[in-house]
Amino acid sequence: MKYVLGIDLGTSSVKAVLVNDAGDVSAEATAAYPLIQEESGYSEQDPDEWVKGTLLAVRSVMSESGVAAERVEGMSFSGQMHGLVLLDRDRKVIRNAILWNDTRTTAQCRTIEQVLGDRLLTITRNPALEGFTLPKLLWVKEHEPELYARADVFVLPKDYLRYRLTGQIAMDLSDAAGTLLLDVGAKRWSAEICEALGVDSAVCPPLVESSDEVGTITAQVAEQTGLSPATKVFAGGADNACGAIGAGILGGEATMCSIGTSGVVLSYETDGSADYGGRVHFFNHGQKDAFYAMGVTLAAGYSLQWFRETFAPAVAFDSLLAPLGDTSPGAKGLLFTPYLAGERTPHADAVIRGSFVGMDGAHELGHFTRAVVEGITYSLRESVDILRASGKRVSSITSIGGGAKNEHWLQLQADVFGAEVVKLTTEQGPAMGAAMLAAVGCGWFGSLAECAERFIRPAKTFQPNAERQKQYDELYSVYCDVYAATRPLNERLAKFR
Ligand SMILES: Nc1ncnc2c1ncn2[C@@H]1O[C@H](COP(=O)(O)OP(=O)(O)O)[C@@H](O)[C@H]1O
Ligand SMILES: O=C(CO)[C@@H](O)[C@H](O)COP(=O)(O)O
Repeated sequence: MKYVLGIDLGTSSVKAVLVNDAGDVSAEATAAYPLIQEESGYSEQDPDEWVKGTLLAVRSVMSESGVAAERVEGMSFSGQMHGLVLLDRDRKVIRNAILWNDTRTTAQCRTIEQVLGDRLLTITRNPALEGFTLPKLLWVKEHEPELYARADVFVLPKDYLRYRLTGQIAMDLSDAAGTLLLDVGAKRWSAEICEALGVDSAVCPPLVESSDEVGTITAQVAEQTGLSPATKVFAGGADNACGAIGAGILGGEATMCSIGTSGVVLSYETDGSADYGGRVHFFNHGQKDAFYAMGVTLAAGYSLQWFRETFAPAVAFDSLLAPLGDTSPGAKGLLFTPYLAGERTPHADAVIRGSFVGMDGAHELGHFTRAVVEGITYSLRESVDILRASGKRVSSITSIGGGAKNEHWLQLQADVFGAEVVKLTTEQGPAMGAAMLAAVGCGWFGSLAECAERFIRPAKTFQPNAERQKQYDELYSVYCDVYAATRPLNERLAKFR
């Protein structure tokens, strides 16, 4: 039997899955690392932690599975998007990575808009959002000029990891699309944007396709992990592109919901012509020449993780979510908005923060938990609604990520979205997507679609319940009003953060 390895460099942890040519997961392992949040709105990580965690996770799947090194033919990567990793001439990391959920760059976003006007949307297909890479690059240039002057190249999180494993610097198109420096349709760095914003285009790394073979692992990494030095390495892609591959979002009107640290509703696009006017992100897919549109909730799984750590640290996620089975929609009149880190879709807003609305002396931990889960799901419904308003049907949604582990939440998604929700045999969509890129790269299959037929297996389907759907429609309309009602209050509170 032969194997491939998929690595997903998430925000909360790195996941490694070892998959055989029948598509079975033979072993999986994760290693967590912390977020560094020195100020409100700041979110960083130490890239060295990613490498340490990955080596640990890979070593663990190799020893747990007992698979001989030479049987692992290839590996590939999925990674949290947009995070800025600056490297000097010796390829040393210059500062902590500034992550996708860091919102310190509002001023830089306004500059980008002023300088580029309509050209920004025409070229990059996206608006200037704090989470994207270009505003981070400009922030470092402005606030840490001595560090910026040392930068020889910038990469994204999984590109840095790949570099440390292979010694090769590259960035794939699906991740480059989230930098705001890529001409998304033409699939090349935009010289116009670089020049207009005073970014030397030499800092942009070489571009590759997600499926491209970029080398083999170094002898040292082979020794540290138990892999063979002949293991072929394929570029991989943005976690949402890989999640889409791992969820089989490879054609037609297929839609995915991913609840990791962020939350994403993503829909396949056959060509680059769709025009959402910047209301959702529009990026290159990991499947060659395809695209996808997606809406993003900044703090989806993160809201639940924050809630657990703050109010029920001793309670495991499964126990915490158990009351979802016996409390009713609306959590007895308690409503939560998940704006812990600001928001992206539909409110691109770094100032807004979350709220609990309607607290009552009768509310217990279970009601608060339910309100948090419902609030996250309403936020994702706002993205579903944008896709529907553009003419998409969105009748079936494949759900992946940590949030897809809980069946009560999957049923709640079906009821809130008013769509069938499909759970797969593994919720590790992005890691599975990376493994699929490696499987196709190794020549096991002619295409990702062919690979998907073998590798992707629905485990269970959740149908919306008509009565609950009606109740959720009413609750959702209240949720939608909380943003405007709390926006001015957050504006006044911002200086106290
Ligand atoms: N058993 C569970 N049930 C429901 N949600 C869970 C469970 N375990 C983890 N989660 C949620 O999944 C999130 C992590 O998902 P994951 O896909 O690993 O994120 P990332 O890729 O960002 O590291 C956590 O923040 C938490 O909210
Ligand atoms: O910023 C985005 C997408 O634009 C996020 O989706 C990140 O890519 C992080 O993903 P997770 O760690 O939540 O999977």
